Amino acid sequence: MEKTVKILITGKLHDIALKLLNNQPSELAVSESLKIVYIPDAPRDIILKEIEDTHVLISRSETDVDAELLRKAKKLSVVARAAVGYGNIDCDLATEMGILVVNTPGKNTNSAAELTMGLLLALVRKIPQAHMSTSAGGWNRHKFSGTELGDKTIGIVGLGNVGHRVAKFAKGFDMRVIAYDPYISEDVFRKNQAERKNTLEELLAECDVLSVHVPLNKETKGMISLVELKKMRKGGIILNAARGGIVAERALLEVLNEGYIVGAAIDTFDNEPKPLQELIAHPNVIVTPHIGASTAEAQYRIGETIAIQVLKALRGEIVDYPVNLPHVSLLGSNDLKVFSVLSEKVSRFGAQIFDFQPAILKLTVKANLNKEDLQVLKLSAIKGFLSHASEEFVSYVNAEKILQRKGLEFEIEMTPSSSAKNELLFEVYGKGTSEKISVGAVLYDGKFARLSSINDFLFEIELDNDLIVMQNHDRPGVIGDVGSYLAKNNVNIAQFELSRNRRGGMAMSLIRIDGDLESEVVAGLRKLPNLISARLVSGL
Ligand SMILES: NC(=O)c1ccc[n+]([C@@H]2O[C@H](COP(=O)([O-])OP(=O)(O)OC[C@H]3O[C@@H](n4cnc5c(N)ncnc54)[C@H](O)[C@@H]3O)[C@@H](O)[C@H]2O)c1
Ligand SMILES: O=C(O)CC[C@@H](O)C(=O)O
Repeated sequence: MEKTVKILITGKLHDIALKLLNNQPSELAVSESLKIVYIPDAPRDIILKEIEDTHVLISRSETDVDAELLRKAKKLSVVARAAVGYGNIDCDLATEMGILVVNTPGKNTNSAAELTMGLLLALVRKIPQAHMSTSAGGWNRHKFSGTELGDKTIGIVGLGNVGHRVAKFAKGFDMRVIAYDPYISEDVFRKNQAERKNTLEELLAECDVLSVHVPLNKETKGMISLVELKKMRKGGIILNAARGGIVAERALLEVLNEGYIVGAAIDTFDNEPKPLQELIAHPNVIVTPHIGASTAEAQYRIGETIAIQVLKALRGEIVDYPVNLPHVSLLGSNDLKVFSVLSEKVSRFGAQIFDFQPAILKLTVKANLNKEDLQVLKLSAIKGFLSHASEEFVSYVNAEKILQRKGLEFEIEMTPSSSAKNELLFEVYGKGTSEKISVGAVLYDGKFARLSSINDFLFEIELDNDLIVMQNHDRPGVIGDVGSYLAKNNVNIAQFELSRNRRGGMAMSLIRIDGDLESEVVAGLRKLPNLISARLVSGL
């Protein structure tokens, strides 16, 4: 029966996301049928109920994906954050549970940077106050006198996607741009014409406007507190369109009340959707309800990207924007995609053909890959092996952790390939000297994958459907007996390959069959004359 995947969407998404999920382009088509439950702005108790049988959660900032929610989510395999910040997702727990977390970095950058500049202009020119007064019939050209941006200094904390775009816009207003970001290279400062400040203190001492653009995490929570605010010059301005909590709200209120800081413009708050009332009502503060990403353009890009990430994840491919995928950044090429699927299949095959206690898994790769791509093959092989050998849900996310927990070692080796043929050899070693199996595979032209060997026996057979792996003495009549036995049991053979080490010695056969195969049918095979073993290898 076709599996149904439930996708729960708890934040408002652009229609493009639903369109892509409902009408999947052929290159992203998934084999499961999708049940989409779209409940933006649903109350928490409904979300907690719905999450129980959800496979994929797509959320925005209003949904806290915390331990309470994750623990109820018995079937969850993907959390897709339709935005950048994932501070409201318990990524450690998600990783532990094998749940992939993805986001959409860069897709709302321009919108967030434009809003930051909009807030700054609105604040220094008192635009909201002037609008309210004028639209109510007033005409006061003195009260709404402001200050220029030109020649003022903006201090940017976090020169990432949004920060460096704010730097660019501020330059357009003839501002002096200084920035503090200890995690990026000198080059990024130079490229964005931002003067580098080595400490936050140096930055605070020199800026008229302080704008934060860092993620919210343990290090940045409260990084602008009373002490830091007091290190700014008197008369400064604060902007926060990043995350509530980076600037301590009570401290900000205190310096605003003192008149030490003369204005603040805020889009993101500690307690959304019910921010600190005294702060949002302060006459020198202008506020917006976390709308940095709320533009048609950003939401289109986010909707499109998040739907693609979800479909890729459901197809078992490596996604473009993983948050918690160890060491893997981008799945570069289609060839690598095919190669990683092959790596997973070969190890899943290997996991089904030995009878000893495994100790070491080894993957030998003959190809010309960079380090990241090799890591993709490694994770695929671990995932393939464990998903057969483990009751746990295994994904690219938790594969290495589970392997460690099982006390298995993994070795990987690469030798260069000089042809259009890439090769894989997956080996499982036990503790005893004779405890070893190997499965080899070849990928021709990045497209055509074949199983090429099992131990010393050579083959050329596709790795799909269920396969019977059979060992027998090389005697006349074995193939005939097997063929009639399978026919009697209504099993249709799609491909039959025999390999033998020497005439009259040992032979190994691979039988690719159409449809599913009952294990009792395989058990019956073992009773035929001259058969040594017969195993069913499935899940390929
Ligand atoms: N208001 C909105 O709707 C909205 C929209 C987009 C982004 N955001 C928020 O804006 C922030 C920045 O987003 P981004 O896309 O630019 O992220 P980013 O990851 O591209 O940039 C963050 C930068 O902060 C730097 N950084 C991290 N810790 C730091 C620290 N302790 N001190 C100084 N610098 C530090 C990083 O090196 C990085 O360069 C995030 O909090 C994001 O959630 C808000
Ligand atoms: O719109 C959202 O859900 C949050 C947008 C923004 O804060 C982000 O983190 O990208």
